[in-house]
Amino acid sequence: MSVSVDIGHHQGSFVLDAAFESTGRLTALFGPSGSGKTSLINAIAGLIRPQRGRIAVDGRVLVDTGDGVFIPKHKRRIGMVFQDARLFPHLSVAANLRYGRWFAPAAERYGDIGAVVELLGIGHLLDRRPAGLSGGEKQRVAIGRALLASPRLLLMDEPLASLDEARKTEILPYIERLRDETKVPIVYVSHSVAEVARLASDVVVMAQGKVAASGPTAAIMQRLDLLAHEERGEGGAVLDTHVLQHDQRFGMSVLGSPAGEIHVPYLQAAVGHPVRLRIRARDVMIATERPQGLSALNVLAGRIAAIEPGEGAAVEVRIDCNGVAVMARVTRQSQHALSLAPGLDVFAVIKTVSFDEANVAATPRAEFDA
Ligand SMILES: Nc1ncnc2c1ncn2[C@@H]1O[C@H](COP(=O)(O)OP(=O)(O)OP(=O)(O)O)[C@@H](O)[C@H]1O
Repeated sequence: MSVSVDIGHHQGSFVLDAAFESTGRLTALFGPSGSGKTSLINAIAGLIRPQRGRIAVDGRVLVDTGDGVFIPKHKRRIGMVFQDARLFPHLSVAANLRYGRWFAPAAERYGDIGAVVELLGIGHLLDRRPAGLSGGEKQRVAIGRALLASPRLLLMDEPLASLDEARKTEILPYIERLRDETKVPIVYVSHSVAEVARLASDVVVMAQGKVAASGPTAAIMQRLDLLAHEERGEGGAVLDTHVLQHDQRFGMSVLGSPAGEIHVPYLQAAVGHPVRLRIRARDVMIATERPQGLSALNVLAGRIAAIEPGEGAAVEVRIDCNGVAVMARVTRQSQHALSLAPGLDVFAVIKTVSFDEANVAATPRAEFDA
């Protein structure tokens, strides 16, 4: 599955001039407010008609201004989920879901209502009206409705932005299941590092109407220079790991990764289960010798690959831990005192308690036939 976009469009004084290609399961459009994320997905959806360029989904050309191609939005088979759920207030949840079904040609339907209801955990809500649902429940129904139209691509425009932290935490696992258990590729707009690091397979970074960078999530997340000032504390390494074992006695789980074993607070996930981990650069200390008598449980051996200037007194150090990049933010003073430089063998030290729900994602899998 691929999404290929190369468009130019003026709206007022704003110029969108953006190109990216992605074959990822969930491609995040990431960037600050006003950078053009919504304009870009509106162009993919057919809600705006770009003045120049080409858009193709899985080889199917939706827009090609050179050839005069512009497929209208209702023929694109693209599902949309917005910040607000936009459910029909007078219809029950079940009727809202069935409405989505109308848009799927019979021959191209995948995932029946039962499977979608199970996937999103909304079986107990079917007879209710939208007004009686929480924000997170409404969004799950909105996702179900979009999915039941059997779209070839699902566009999600900041679907968690209007939810509080508790509701976000509740809904994230369902979006992970959507990503992992259905075949529909997702383009997901967000300006949250935590969300992008947890959900995205690929990231397109937008800045002032242009694509500043794009690529696999782990490669983009370590580019701390791409993050807005207030988000830099959230940036760092993204590792795909798996559960090696649990230690009930101390309430911990041990994860395996090529970088070494990593201890995190106890996870409810079976041994072998995949877990995506974000290690914030600010949570990593550097030692030039293997530390002894230290309370931190996670010590990863590696070699400094690069040192970039950070903000204020900080530098950003990229440590290659057996092929996995771990980022550390330390002061220039520490860099000087420890003579940190590319090529030096070091140890990255991470406190177990720095991992929490915001940066550890273990999603239970279930079967979804789509
Ligand atoms: N119809 C329009 N006419 C003129 N300017 C517009 C129009 N629509 C959007 N813009 C401008 O285009 C720019 C990009 O807006 P867009 O909504 O795509 O950004 P965004 O990255 O999605 O921002 P946010 O995260 O705040 O939603 C903004 O400066 C906006 O004011």
